[in-house]
Amino acid sequence: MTHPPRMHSGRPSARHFRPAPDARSAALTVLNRLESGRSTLDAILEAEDSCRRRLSPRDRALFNQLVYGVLRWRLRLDSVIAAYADRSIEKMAPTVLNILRLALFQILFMDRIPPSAAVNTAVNLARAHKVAQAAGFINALLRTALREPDRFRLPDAAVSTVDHLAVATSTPHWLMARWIDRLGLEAARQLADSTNEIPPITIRCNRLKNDLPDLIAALAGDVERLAPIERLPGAVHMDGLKKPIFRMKAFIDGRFAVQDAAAQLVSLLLSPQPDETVLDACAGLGGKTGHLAQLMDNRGRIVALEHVAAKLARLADEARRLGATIIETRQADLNRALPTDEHALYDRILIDAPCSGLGVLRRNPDAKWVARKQDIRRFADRQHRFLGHLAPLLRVGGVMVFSVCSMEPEENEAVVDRFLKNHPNFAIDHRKSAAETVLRPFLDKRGFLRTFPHLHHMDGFFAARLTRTG
Ligand SMILES: C[S@@+](CC[C@H](N)C(=O)[O-])C[C@H]1O[C@@H](n2cnc3c(N)ncnc32)[C@H](O)[C@@H]1O
Repeated sequence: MTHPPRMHSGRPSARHFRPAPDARSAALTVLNRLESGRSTLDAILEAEDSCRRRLSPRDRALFNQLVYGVLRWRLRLDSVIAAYADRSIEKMAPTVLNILRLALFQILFMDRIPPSAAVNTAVNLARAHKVAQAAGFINALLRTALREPDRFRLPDAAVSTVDHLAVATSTPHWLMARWIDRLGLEAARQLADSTNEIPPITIRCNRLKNDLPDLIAALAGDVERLAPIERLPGAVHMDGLKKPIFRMKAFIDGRFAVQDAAAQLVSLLLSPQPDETVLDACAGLGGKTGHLAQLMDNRGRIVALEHVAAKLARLADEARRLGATIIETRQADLNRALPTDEHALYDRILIDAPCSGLGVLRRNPDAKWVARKQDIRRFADRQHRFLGHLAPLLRVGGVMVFSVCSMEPEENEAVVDRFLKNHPNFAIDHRKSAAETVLRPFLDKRGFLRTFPHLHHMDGFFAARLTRTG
């Protein structure tokens, strides 16, 4: 049973008072906003941040579980709904469909919520979110699903392996088919399964402010478990947070940054040295920029380039938090060639290019349902264009790393091969990266860095280290 909303006498007038949101209702609002297709989950969560912060810690945890869980398992949940519905899913109002997804996710994937509570709260949500006329339909469908669980069956693997695995792992059919073609059945299934896992929280010790033992001591009161990653010095998995990260004193003091292990490997592949001049093209919010400054001992110069001004403002804040003083920001559009007077200026360039994001579906499960096969080629063309515009800015003998959070060949080696064909004065810089013991386990025969969530328990990244030979 849910409790009726409490009366709050003696409070400011209703116009000023905003009742604390309920986790399920907040989750439904976010899922409904996503349906418009205009924003990513990250952008919506950021816009709704003040609402989320008003949730109790327990409700915030439930909210996250519901939003991410429904998005991860959407295809599977929709297949269950289709098995019990008397109308097609396409004909259902988005709010009704999302209420059903939320309830079924609780019933099928969350042990601690009694099924009857999931059904009752679904009916209440329908009333509160202006689809009261669908409350009977929602109630009947969910109760039938509880009474006759065997009515839903996964597609028969003997008829279509792709259909079977797509629904079993909640992966779009086109993506499942392409992963099976490329990796084989077992690896494709493991990769698809890994997209439904909750990714670890990985942090990078900011050596500009402290070393690892100091950081671990500073975090001890705020985090239950801290496990340094043996193969990656300065990287730590943390688990059992006692408060949100942004409220931890060690975070406010800039002692660490949140960054997945694979992203940390990319900056190591570039390996910038103190006193060099480095361009971080596609700097975004500066996740890698701060790491580059740390690797350079905060000596030299880093230009963080990005076309979105708001991101650069946040990057500058982040640099201040981390105590990285060698970073300057520059707004520019890499779709156009950069001024020629800057040619041959940089010792190193990082191009962390925009991509399909298919390597980070664990973190951005909404991307599963937005990504389309044809987008991959569009991204690849843009990546090739950016590489071409940045190539003249590297000095002869300098190093350029191209990276993407995608494991799709069109956005990986195909981009590099196309670039090398058009730029005979560049070559893959294989030997230097292979000499680094930290990187070696992740390098393939051609010297490309490749990480996979199902193999390495980190984000799926590709990175190539190139050098300018003439
Ligand atoms: C993969 S993200 C970068 C992430 C960042 N390097 C980090 O580690 O946090 C790619 C970035 O490229 C930027 N970008 C996209 N198109 C661009 C363009 N035409 N010119 C410059 N930057 C662009 C995006 O705004 C985005 O921030």
